[in-house]
Amino acid sequence: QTPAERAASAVKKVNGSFIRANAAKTPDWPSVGLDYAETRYSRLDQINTGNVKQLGLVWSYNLESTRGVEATPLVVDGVMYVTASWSVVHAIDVRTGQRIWSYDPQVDRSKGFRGCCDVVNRGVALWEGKVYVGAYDGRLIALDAASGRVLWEKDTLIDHARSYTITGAPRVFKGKVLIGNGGAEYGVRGYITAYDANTGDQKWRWFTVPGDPAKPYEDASMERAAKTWDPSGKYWEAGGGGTVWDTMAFDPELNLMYIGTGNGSPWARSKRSPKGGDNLYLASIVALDPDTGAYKWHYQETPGDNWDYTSTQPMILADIQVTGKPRKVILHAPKNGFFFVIDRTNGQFISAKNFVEVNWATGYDAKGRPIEIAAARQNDKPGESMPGPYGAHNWHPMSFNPQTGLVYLPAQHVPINLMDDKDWKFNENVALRPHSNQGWNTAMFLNAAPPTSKPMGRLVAWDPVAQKEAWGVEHVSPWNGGTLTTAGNLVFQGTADGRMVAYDAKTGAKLWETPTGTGVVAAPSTYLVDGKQYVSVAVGWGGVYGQATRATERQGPGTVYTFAVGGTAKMPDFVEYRAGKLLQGVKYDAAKVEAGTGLYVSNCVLCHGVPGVDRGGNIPNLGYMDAAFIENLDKFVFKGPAMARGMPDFTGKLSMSDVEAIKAFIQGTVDAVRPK
Ligand SMILES: O=C(O)c1cc(C(=O)O)c2c(n1)C(=O)C(=O)c1cc(C(=O)O)[nH]c1-2
Ligand SMILES: [Ca+2]
Repeated sequence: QTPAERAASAVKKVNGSFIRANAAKTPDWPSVGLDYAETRYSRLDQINTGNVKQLGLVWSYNLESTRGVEATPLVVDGVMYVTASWSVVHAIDVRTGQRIWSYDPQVDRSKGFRGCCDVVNRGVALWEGKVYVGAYDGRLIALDAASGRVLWEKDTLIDHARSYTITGAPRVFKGKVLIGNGGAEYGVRGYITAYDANTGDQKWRWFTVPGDPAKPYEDASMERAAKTWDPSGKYWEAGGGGTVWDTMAFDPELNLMYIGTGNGSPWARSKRSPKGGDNLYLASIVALDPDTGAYKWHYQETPGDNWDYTSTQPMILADIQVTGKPRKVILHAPKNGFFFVIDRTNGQFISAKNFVEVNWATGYDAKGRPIEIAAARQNDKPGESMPGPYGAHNWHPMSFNPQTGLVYLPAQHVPINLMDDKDWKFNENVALRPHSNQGWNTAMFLNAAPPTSKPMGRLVAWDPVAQKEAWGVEHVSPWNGGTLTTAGNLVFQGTADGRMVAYDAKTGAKLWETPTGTGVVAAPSTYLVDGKQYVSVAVGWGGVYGQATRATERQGPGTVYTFAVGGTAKMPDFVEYRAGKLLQGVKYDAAKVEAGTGLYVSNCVLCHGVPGVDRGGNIPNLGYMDAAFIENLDKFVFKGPAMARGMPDFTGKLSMSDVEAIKAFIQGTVDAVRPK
C-alpha cells in the first residue's frame, strides 16, 4: 500500500462505531478529544511510568508556519492529520514522518486581523474517507483523505460584514459535521451549524443568543432567552455574542450533544443589556438534539457575563461517583475560575469550586448561581478581576484519567484590568477607544492603568468529586499546553517555556522532559502503529497571549514531534531568539505620549505587546525595531506591507497626528524602561 492508499483506507474506518463514546481501548486517535466524551485519556500503557525516561524523538515534521499551532494530531492506522496556522492541513505518514499531502485553503492573509486571538486552528475531524477543516475565513471544507483534494466547501457565515472567524475543530456526530465560530470580541451573534458529512447540505442551525425582537424568533429557546436581555441596549446591533468557538461533546446513549458558549458582545453588560439580566445563553453549557439541533437544556455558568468569561473551554463527559451514587456528568473548567460538575442528563448543577484565586464571586449556591461580589461589576475605574479575560483556563485541552479520578488542567492567570467605556456606541469609529473595528469592540478599556496581580501558570490535577487540587506544578509563565493522560499512569504537557514534560499521574512527579524549540500551547495525542505506542505533539507558540509575549529563548517553525521509547532521532537545530536592541533615537514630542498611550492600547497592544517590556511573541515587539522603522511608522500603518500577513489597514481610523502620538508612546515607553 502506498501512503495515500493507507490514508484512504484508514479514514474510511472512522464512522459511528469507530469513534468511541469514551475512553475505550483504541489504538488510534480518531477525533480531536480522542472520543465523543473528549476525555483525552488513552488506555494505551506501553509507555508508562517505568519506561517513560527512555522516550526519544522518532521524527519531527516542519509545519512551515510561524504563527500559533493549536491542533491535536489525529492518527488512524499510522496516518496523521494535523493543522498549522492559517488552517493549513497536513497528512503525515507516521511510519516515516514524511508528508503524504498538505492542503492550504488559501485564507486571505490580509484578513488576519479579523480574529481576536491569532490565526490559529485546533484541528480536523475525520469521517468515512473525508477530512474536515474549518478555515479561518468561515468556510467548512471536506477533503479527500487520500489526496487532500477538496470534495465540498460551504460558507458557514451569516454576515461577512462582521468579524466572524473559525478557529475550532469540527466534530462529526451521527454523520453530521458541526462547526461554530469566533468573533464575540468584535460584535457578532453566536451560532452552531450542522452539515451532512457526505454532501455538505445544511441540516440545522442553532443560535445561542436572541436576534432583533422585532423579527420572529427562530425557536422557543430564543423567545425564552430574549426575556433575559434588556432591549433598550439594542443588543442585536452588536450581535450579543455567545460564540461557539471551541468545545463540543456527544453522548450517544443519551443522544445529546453539548456545546459551550462564549462571552457577551460587547463585554460590558451595562452597554449590552443596561437593565441587567442573565443574557441567555451566554457563558453556558447547552445540550442540543444532534439530529435536529433542538434545544434540550442549559446551565449558565456566568449569568450576565461582564468579563469575557466564556464557557467554550473544553468539556469532558465522565461517569463518576458523587456522594456514593453513579452520576453521568460534565466536567468543566471555564474561564471564570470555577470547576463545575453538571448532571449531563438534565443540566442539573451538582457542584462548583474555584481552582484558582477568584475575586468576582465567593462560590455557588445550591441552585448553581454564583454568589457575586458586588464590586466585581463596578467598572467606573479600572477593576482587576480574577480571573482576567484571558481566563483561569482557556482553550488548552484538559484530560480526565478514570484510574486516578483526576482532571489535568492547564490553569493560569494573566493580569488585565477592565473599565467601562461609558461613551461606547456599536461600530462608532473612535480610535481612542478599543472599538475602532481593529481593536476589540468590548465597550471596556483594557489596562487603562497598569494591572497589579501576578501572572501565573500551573498544571492542576483536580479531584472533581472532592472538588480540590490533588497536586499541582507551578510553571514559569501562563499559557501552557493542553494535556494528555494515559493508562500508563502518565500525564503529558508541553509548556510555554518550550518543554514537553511527562508526569506521574498520581503524584505529579516529573519523570521526563525534552526541549521543544518553541513554546507549546497545543495538546499531545498518543496511538499505536504496527503495535508500537507513540506520543505526538504539534508545537508552535501563539494564540492570544503568545502573539505578543514569550517565555522561551528559543524559536522555530511550527513542528510536529513524535516520540517513542528508544527513539534516537536528532532534534532539529533550535534558533536562539534575539529580541534585538532596544529602540533608540526616534525624535518625539513628550507631550504626545499620553495621547499615544490610549491609541496604542486601543489599536496595537493586543498583537504587538508593550514596547520594550514584552519581547515579542510571533508578532514583532515595536520596542525592539530599528529607529528607521518607527520613524516611518505611517508607511506600515496605512496600507503597509504587513497587511499581507494580517495586519489591519488603519486608513480612515487613525490620522497622521495619531501616528505621531503612537511613535511618541513607543519611544517614550522604551526610554522609560531602558536599563540605566
Ligand atoms: O469570543 C470569541 O468569539 C472568541 C474566539 C476566540 C477564537 O476563536 O480563537 C477566542 C476568544 N474568544 C477568547 O476570548 C480567547 O481568550 C481566545 C484565546 C484564543 C487562542 O486561540 O489563543 N482564542 C480565543
Ligand atoms: Ca472571547
